[in-house]
Amino acid sequence: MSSDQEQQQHITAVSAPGKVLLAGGYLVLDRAYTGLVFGLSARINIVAQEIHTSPGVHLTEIVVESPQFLEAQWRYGYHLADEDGGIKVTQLQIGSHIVANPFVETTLNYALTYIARISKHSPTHVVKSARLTILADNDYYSQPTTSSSSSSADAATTHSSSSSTTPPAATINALRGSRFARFPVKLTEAHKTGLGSSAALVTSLTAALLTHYLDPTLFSLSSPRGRQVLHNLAQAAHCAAQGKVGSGFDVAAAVYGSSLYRRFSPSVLSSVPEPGARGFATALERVVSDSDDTNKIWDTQIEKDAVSLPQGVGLRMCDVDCGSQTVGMVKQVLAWRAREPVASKELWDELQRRNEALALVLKEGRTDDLRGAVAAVRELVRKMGAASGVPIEPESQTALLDALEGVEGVYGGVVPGAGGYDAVAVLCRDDVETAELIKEFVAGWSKKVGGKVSLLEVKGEMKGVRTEELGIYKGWIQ
Ligand SMILES: Nc1ncnc2c1ncn2[C@@H]1O[C@H](COP(=O)(O)OP(=O)(O)O)[C@@H](O)[C@H]1O
Ligand SMILES: C[C@@](O)(CCOP(=O)(O)OP(=O)(O)O)CC(=O)O
Repeated sequence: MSSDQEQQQHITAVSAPGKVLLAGGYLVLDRAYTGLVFGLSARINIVAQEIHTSPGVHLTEIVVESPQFLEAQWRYGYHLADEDGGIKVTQLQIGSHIVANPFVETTLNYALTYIARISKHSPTHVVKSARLTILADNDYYSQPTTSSSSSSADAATTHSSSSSTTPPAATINALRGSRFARFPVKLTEAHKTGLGSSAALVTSLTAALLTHYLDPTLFSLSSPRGRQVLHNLAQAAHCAAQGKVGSGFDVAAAVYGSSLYRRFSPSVLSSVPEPGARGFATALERVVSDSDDTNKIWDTQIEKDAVSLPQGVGLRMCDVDCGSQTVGMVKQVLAWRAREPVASKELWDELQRRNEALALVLKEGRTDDLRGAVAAVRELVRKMGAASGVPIEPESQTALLDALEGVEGVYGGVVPGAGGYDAVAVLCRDDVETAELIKEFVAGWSKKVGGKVSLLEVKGEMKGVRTEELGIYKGWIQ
């Protein structure tokens, strides 16, 4: 597509990174503590473009699609709700069935309401028909066991998808080994690797909508104010779609990239009613703009300067597929805190000190101290697990992490986020030789203990949300 065409058709693209919480799992749910979060090189991209309807047709339709998956298209009409309820979208049926995507739908309700509210034009004038194409980097989902590129290409030739941007077979062949794989399954059947797809999706979709619909004088991704508005809006939408208030570190990483994160008070979002309910639009604008007369509403702290990786050190992730998963881990840890307030506070205070010490070792580039700093954190994480009865660093992960330390070039690793059986994060020399040694090691480990451990391509990265050149989406956008 020529740049003239791009201009005429008004196409914009943005991406937001996934996350890994290297230290501070559970603690970060409480404002008294912080989390050490890294953005990842795996991004969720959104390409936004106008849809031209035939002259005389006034139907407004927002089409969101994920052409990497089968039957992944969601179409919405919208109306302006009474009593200041904002813009409410309604999913339109395609074919005989309707599959909801709550994260997409909630993001549209939140972002379009805010856009209509701050735009100088009437909502029907500003919110025109648009197509939003989602492209997720491959590491968000486990690849099919056969060669990913060929199986995805075959799938594209044998299945028909309702997605209108599904590339034809010839184009798919050209996409072999490309950045965005085509998965031969529906999104609901895809196996997630836990990099925070919903937070990156909500953030990049919000950023794409704001950039697409608003004049640059009202919203710009490149300004600190723009990123603050994006953060507030994406946090509000993500919390609503999730149906619970997590710490929000994943949305913060999607917007700002790697940082030391202190969460917002849960009360910040409690004043916002449901989309469509009376007063939603005013309450949302107030909370997103962060203006309550003279007081600021948000008390989030995001310190970019406190976090970095030493020169030559990389942060890598291993996907661990060894069986059992634990539900309700957060609930159980918080129940232990309530049960044993004194002992748990003592442990968390000391763990916070060790997490901060690890952040400092990384920032100051003291690679010789890394192993000790990681070991100190892990010791207390295991203690928290034992005290709360939650497998935060289960024995199988302890064995894997200890053995990984024996691999040349590995400084140490942890169970990230809430912990459990699904993943490990590894700090290691950032070179091809070390990656090869880790791959070899985890292949041997998988054989030895059963299950499947694999090194993902993804790496820790400092940068948050950004605009993208359209060239990287060749073959995927019309
Ligand atoms: N590529 C995608 N296209 C469309 N929606 C997506 C995509 N990836 C994730 N989502 C949305 O995010 C949800 C997954 O969120 P969640 O279960 O919280 O996982 P995660 O831990 O990765 O954030 C999906 O059900 C879907 O609504
Ligand atoms: C327990 C936590 O502090 C960290 C959870 O981190 P994960 O990275 O495990 O999270 P999910 O992607 O939601 O599965 C909860 C929180 O901070 O919201």
